[in-house]
Amino acid sequence: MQTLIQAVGLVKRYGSRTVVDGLDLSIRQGEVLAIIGPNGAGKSSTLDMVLGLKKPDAGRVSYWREDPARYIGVQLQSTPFFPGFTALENMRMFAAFYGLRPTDSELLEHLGRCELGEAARTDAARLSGGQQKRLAIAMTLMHRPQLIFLDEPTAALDPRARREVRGLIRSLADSGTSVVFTSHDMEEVHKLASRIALICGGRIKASGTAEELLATHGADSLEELYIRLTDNAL
Ligand SMILES: Nc1ncnc2c1ncn2[C@@H]1O[C@H](COP(=O)(O)OP(=O)(O)OP(=O)(O)O)[C@@H](O)[C@H]1O
Repeated sequence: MQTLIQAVGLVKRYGSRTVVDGLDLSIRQGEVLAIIGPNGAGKSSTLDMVLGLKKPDAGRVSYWREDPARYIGVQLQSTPFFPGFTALENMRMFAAFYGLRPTDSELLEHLGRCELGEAARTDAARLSGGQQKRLAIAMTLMHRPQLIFLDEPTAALDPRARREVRGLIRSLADSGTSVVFTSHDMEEVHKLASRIALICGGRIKASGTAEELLATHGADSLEELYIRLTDNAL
């Protein structure tokens, strides 16, 4: 499996506090990588450095190609669209940020990929929580990225909406898009991720498939493993 991004020895300090502490992380072609760990463990700081949004104090990140930003989609937690405009209009405005000028039928195709075809002409602010999240993800797919980052894509969604978003992540993975996501829901991580990296105290505490992690640590569930490995530590 080709490595898309390789981070080695990442360090991030805020003042005298080291929140990422010599962390190595690889992201591979075709995988669904879950980044898990307690609040404040250093997950966002790590991903920000991997994405080039924050400069590491030490360590380096290498990419599979020279212009990686064009092939990466990022969906952070905030809702990235303009209320008062339809889903289609929002897609069009967002495409302009990438310097793209898609036709309506191309935009509808993108929306259809995220099962939002019927919602295309609805005010984005009136979409359900699950539809809004899928619209946010649809926007990250506009430039056909090879790899997308989703920060807690199912947080604060009801069970139906969660299921919809998980279905979308699966179909993206099936079509060859690599996905990196964060989640605090261990059942979801088990269902979706092909590999898991547990960050704690600014370091990788464990990484591997769910089955590998459970076998190595003799745990019955990811939740048990998580509780055990994050005990007494941030
Ligand atoms: N700009 C900043 N200045 C100072 N401290 C910061 C800054 N950004 C993050 N921190 C601190 O660094 C630590 C790690 O934060 P980070 O956001 O990386 O954690 P996280 O694992 O993503 O947490 P969560 O699950 O809550 O999103 C936290 O204690 C946070 O308060």
